[in-house]
Amino acid sequence: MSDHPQLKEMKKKIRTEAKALAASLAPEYRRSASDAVFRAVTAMPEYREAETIFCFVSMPSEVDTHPLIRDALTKNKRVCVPKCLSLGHMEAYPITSMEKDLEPGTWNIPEPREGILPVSPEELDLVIVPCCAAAPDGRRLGFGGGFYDRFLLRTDAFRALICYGRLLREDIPTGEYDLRMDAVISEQGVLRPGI
Ligand SMILES: Nc1nc2c(c(=O)[nH]1)N(C=O)[C@@H](CNc1ccc(C(=O)N[C@@H](CCC(=O)O)C(=O)O)cc1)CN2
Ligand SMILES: Nc1ncnc2c1ncn2[C@@H]1O[C@H](COP(=O)(O)OP(=O)(O)OP(=O)(O)O)[C@@H](O)[C@H]1O
Repeated sequence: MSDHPQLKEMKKKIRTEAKALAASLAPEYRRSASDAVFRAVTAMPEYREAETIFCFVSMPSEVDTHPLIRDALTKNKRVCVPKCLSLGHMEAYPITSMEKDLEPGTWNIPEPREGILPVSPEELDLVIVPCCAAAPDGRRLGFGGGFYDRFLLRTDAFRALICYGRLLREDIPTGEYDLRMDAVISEQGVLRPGI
């Protein structure tokens, strides 16, 4: 099934606005917000206690996740990153080095190299989720591939969305497949909508 045409239009409009806003963010803001998100995530008990984490490898327009992936590897956590296998379908692949195990993949996002075996989503303790825009109560708008809504159904892991504070907005539309996040982390702090 796919979203209702009206919902699809609303999502498309907000995606266009959010992408333009993300592209307009000053490099200085990106750096300081990314630093603050890094500090906030690494202080969370869900991160400190996680043995296996799944984290997207950021594109230049997103909150920088490279320091987080490095930190988790340094702390000897098992770190998995997404690989898109087809539209809407991704799997988690463990990496031990950002330099050795990643290569340019779909949409030029770095992805795990060939030859690594995937980890079952059931083994994940924490998923760091990207977004195009999000609401403070955990509603999320992604980039339209439906990757995360399908993937997160297969795991009980804690869902931590990370986002620039400037991309948070109240009017995020949701449909039957859109899942709520357990935490929304920006440079403004950690929101835990469930509590
Ligand atoms: N860093 C990162 N990795 C990720 C995601 C993500 O959001 N961020 N994904 C989350 O699902 C999956 C990839 N999903 C994607 C879905 C759509 C487009 C897309 O439409 N790209 C535009 C250009 C995007 C831009 O530069 O603004 C295009 O191809 O025209 C890209 C990735 C898995 N890996
Ligand atoms: N669990 C699911 N089962 C079937 N269809 C789904 C599921 N999740 C999403 N879809 C469909 O996939 C399409 C894309 O979904 P949506 O626009 O919500 O993607 P997104 O959350 O923005 O993308 P992403 O998670 O990749 O960042 C929609 O038509 C949606 O109805």
